[in-house]
Amino acid sequence: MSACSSLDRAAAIAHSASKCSRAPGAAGRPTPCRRQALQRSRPTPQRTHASSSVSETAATPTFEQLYMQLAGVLAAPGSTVAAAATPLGRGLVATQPIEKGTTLLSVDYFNMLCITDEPAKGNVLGRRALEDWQLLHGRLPPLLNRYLLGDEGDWFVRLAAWLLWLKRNAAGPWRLYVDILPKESEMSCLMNYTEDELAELQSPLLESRARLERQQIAGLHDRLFSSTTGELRALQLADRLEDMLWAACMVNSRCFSDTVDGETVSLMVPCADMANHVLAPNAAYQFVPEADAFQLTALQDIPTGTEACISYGGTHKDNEALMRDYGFVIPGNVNDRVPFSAGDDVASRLAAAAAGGSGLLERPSLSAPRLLAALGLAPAAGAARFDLTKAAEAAMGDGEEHARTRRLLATLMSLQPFLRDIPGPGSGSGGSGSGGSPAAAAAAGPPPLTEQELQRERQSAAALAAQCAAALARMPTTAEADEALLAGAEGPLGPRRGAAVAARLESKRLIAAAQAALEAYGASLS
Ligand SMILES: C[S@@+](CC[C@H](N)C(=O)[O-])C[C@H]1O[C@@H](n2cnc3c(N)ncnc32)[C@H](O)[C@@H]1O
Repeated sequence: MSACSSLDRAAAIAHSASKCSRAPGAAGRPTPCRRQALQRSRPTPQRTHASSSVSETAATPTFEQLYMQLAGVLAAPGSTVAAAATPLGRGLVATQPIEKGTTLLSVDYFNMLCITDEPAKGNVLGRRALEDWQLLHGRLPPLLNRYLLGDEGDWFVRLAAWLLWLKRNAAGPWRLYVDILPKESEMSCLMNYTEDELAELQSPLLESRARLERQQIAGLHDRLFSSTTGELRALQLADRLEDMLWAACMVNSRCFSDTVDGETVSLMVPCADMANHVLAPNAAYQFVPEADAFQLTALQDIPTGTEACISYGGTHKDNEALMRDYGFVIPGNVNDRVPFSAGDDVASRLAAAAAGGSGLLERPSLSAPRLLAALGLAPAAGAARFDLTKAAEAAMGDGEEHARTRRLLATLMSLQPFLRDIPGPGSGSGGSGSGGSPAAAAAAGPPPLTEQELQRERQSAAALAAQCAAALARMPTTAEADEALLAGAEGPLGPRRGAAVAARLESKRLIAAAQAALEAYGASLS
């Protein structure tokens, strides 16, 4: 997660993560006074209400109780959200009516894992946060301290090292934090899929991406983290690849990023990292320099019991990238594409022949204005062309209706290599040759086609629709079967199988939407 765009580990490893800048903060070295104040406020889990009630009952604490215990120590007083089971998994839910603009949760800089991405460019906040973290939570081994402050490893590996060290050594609230985090077996990022589980994805592309991800993490393990072979072996961080996979997917899927006083930092923020993602969030997050804290803020009124969700950014990510980084997909992802071919496949030829041609179809070609009109995607009043970007922005809600619109838009973008007569922005032609204004040309519609042109148009639509049908037929299960699985027809699926079925179902829904759109267009040409 990041404040502007989602962190991309691969990009970070290549030292090219792009992040946004924020207002300058009041970062500086801790004064003796602040050190004393920090020491006075050293967290003690016993002082929280939740922890005493847990020990009194002696029953195994629930996840919600553990969260309260953690928040009681690491979050600032006054949170208006708490962890609970939600339709998206575990998430943050309003415990009281929340007004737009108020803070839901605040975590001080010394109660989070904060490192500077590029220490060579300035390491003020990163250094201060690490120093004060140790004043409060205990000293780290000098080797780890040096590694976290230096630039030998990028932000991703440094956070993973810190997390692994905590997993092995932490007590108090950080033990609680690590214990509350999902286990490796519960994660569904692509790197977490074992060879035996890959077939569930039903996508050669996702399978090869997953193998690559796992190989990269295995390489990091051997080179850096392995307790026997790694450069950091003195720290005894990871005995098994699974330890490394756990840390890597925790950092991948839960790390925030922000820029404070020109310094870009990566943050693991307890409690705040329980917030789930939606396209139309009711909460936002940022490191607030004036408060020296990371805060979640309400973007609208949130009623009691409603889940507070943020956007992880990454509006440019397709579902493959979301599966890679977070282990879930977005229904109707406008960045997804149907892999249409140039029409020289058997399905295309048969369909073209059936649509009245010779079967020796040239590359399919579709009239953009006609296709848009048939799909009900008209330009806005007075505009020369249908604005796809605006249409996508208007369909960023979380309901199924918006998801359907986004699939249609993703279909159009997938068809772009086959579209002709596309009016350019502000172009005068509008494809009509009418000689009037672009808007008037658009309103007049495309000129009539000859019978031969109509037949070619029908053949093209049929060929491309047939590619969709063939792609769906190649997949081992139908959308209906996947839906039944997700509805529990075979009992609980488990996190990885569940995420894989959701991902392959979404892929089928997009292809089916493309097929339906092309068939509707073909029918409109009679
Ligand atoms: C920052 S954590 C959020 C808290 C998490 N749900 C938990 O139980 O710890 C990010 C992870 O939450 C899950 N998640 C977040 N938003 C989701 C969504 N819209 N759909 C499905 N899973 C989601 C994914 O597993 C993701 O990797």
